[in-house]
Amino acid sequence: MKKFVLKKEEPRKRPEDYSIPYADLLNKQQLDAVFHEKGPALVVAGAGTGKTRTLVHRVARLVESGVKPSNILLLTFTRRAAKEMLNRASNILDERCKQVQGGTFHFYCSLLLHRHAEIIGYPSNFTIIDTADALEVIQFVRTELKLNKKKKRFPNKNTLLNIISTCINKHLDLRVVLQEQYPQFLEQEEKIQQVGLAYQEYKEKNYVMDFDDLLIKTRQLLTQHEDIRIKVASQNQFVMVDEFQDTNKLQAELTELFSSVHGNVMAVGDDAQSIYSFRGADHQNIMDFPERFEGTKLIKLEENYRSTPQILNVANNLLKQASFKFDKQLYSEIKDGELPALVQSSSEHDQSRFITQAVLQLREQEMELNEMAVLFRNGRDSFDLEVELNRKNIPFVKYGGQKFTEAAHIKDVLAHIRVLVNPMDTIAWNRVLMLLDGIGPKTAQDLFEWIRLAKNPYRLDLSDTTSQSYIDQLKVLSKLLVALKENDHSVAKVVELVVDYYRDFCKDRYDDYPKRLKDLEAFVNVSESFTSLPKMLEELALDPITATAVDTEQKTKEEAPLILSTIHSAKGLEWKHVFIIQCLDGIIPSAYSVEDEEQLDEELRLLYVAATRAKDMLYFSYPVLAQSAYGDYFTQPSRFLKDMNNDLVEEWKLVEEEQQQQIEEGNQQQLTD
Ligand SMILES: Nc1ncnc2c1ncn2[C@@H]1O[C@H](COP(=O)(O)OP(=O)(O)OP(=O)(O)O)[C@@H](O)[C@H]1O
Repeated sequence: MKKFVLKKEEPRKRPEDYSIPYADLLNKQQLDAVFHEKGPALVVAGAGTGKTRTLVHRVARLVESGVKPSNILLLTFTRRAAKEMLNRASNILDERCKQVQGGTFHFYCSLLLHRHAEIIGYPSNFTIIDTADALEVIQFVRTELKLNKKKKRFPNKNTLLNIISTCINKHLDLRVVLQEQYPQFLEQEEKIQQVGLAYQEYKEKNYVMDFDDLLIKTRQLLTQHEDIRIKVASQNQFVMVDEFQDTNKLQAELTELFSSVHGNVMAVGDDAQSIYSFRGADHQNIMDFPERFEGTKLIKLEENYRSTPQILNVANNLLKQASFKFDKQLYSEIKDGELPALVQSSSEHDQSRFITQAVLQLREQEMELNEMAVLFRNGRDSFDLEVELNRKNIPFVKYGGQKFTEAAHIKDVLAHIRVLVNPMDTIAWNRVLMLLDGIGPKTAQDLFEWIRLAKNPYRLDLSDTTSQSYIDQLKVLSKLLVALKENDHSVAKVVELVVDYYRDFCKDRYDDYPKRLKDLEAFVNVSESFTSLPKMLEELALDPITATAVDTEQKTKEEAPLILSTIHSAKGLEWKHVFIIQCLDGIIPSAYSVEDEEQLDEELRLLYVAATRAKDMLYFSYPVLAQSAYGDYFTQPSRFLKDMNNDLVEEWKLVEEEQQQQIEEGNQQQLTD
């Protein structure tokens, strides 16, 4: 027999061994990160220094070197970010990159939990509840425990949920959270504990999980079941976590568990951009990373490729004002641009006129609308501007406003689908039943007791708690649910049938029903992209569609719109011209943060994030007069802008056309005199 000796294939180690010219596309430090092989690594980087670009190329590089895409896990802050990164990696390499496991921590945890639900005592059809649902449950258990009528002041449902969630996300005892944040409720510690336990029991009994549960139960699953941890972590040969500064303690722990077999974990982050501490994020996670992961290789990215030096000077000035100092100075080789503008207007409305007219002027100079963005601290800060943009027919989308799926009418429709998927979901049943005339919380509760034990929970007309006043309506509802359960309709068909049923309720309940009915039609269209009802519920809970996303989907053929965004939702994005409006003391920094040094620093970082989104030109704008119910009052510009001298920003004055004409005529007159 003849032998043919197969040569050992050398692993590709150097950039030259690959088809993508990495060395031409990346700087030395970025290359180090992209070609980092085994063990933990931490990429600490400033704004615009190419973190996203590095992660995208690392995904492509790993896939190109032969790692199976499903063995790579990319965790990002939003699902949109993961999708975009994997699309970009596919564009530079090939479609295989789309098979990489990508998404948020919550999304990945949900995936693992659905796969292994039975082990932790849940059925695989458990539902995920959003904050509004969680608040309803808290209110319910609070009433059950008769804590709503206490003489002494007791925290309201929002505060209770906040306290419970802070304990979980920051990994703190209730006593510590109360001492630090709510000392006025220390006396009520025991009762608050009771609410926490009752809330937990309620969720377990009804097979629902809130966002925090997704993280906690995953930790429980992986720490208590060694075999599952090994299985999960074996699959994750390479783990990458973006925006590590905005992860919380629990997420840091999960990162460790997910990568515990191979130990190949790369975290990427910028401590100066940490803006989510109010949700329990802890930028200390970045500093602690080398301790948590022994042998961490530290890579620093320092050159900014996004903004002009003038914009970076302003960003550096902002960082200098922080009381917790940063060892960071951004620089760029980009050619000089204009000084950022500090625009003072007489009123909020004049500010809106300025933005609208500046945007129109830029559009006339051939700049696309979606290359410009208007950023603000709170969703409501853009209301006046939205009216003005509408008046001038300038299309825009808004990021960070109310979520489409959080609107009451959409939640009503979704509740019907939730009971189809999980008949134990009381919160959804309550919504469904209380739509019917004559059914209040008590009857809904009685009906639910029946549902819990019924052979077919959808045959509500057979329940013994029916009364003449609503029996006919129950029959219609039962008919719908039974038919939907028995037929194998597509997701869109189910949504359409529920919407048909719901239309009259919508008309009865809401004066603005025409707009809401349009939303419902749009929702039927959106639902076409889902393959199953549970998948749709999971995706919508974890990645709610924004209100405007639905509008824009219908308008895709028209001009790409101007971007309006809260600063929180502008994370990771960039535009040529960025206008930051309402730069006022009391707004940024917010009035609630001025007493607390740490919170004040977070507000400063927020302005830093906003400023570093700009590539070519940055505008800070503020009105000197604000309106309130009690009349107009003088404002103070943001304290963060006070130190900016003429070397850093240029002051812009808004002048009315007639005024300008008068000035010009005056000058003309003087010349002729
Ligand atoms: N080596 C490079 N050569 C050319 N352009 C680069 C390089 N690195 C990054 N860029 C460009 O700089 C810009 C900022 O990069 P990227 O968005 O990856 O930064 P980032 O660190 O993720 O920013 P941020 O954290 O502020 O959102 C992008 O337009 C990117 O294409």
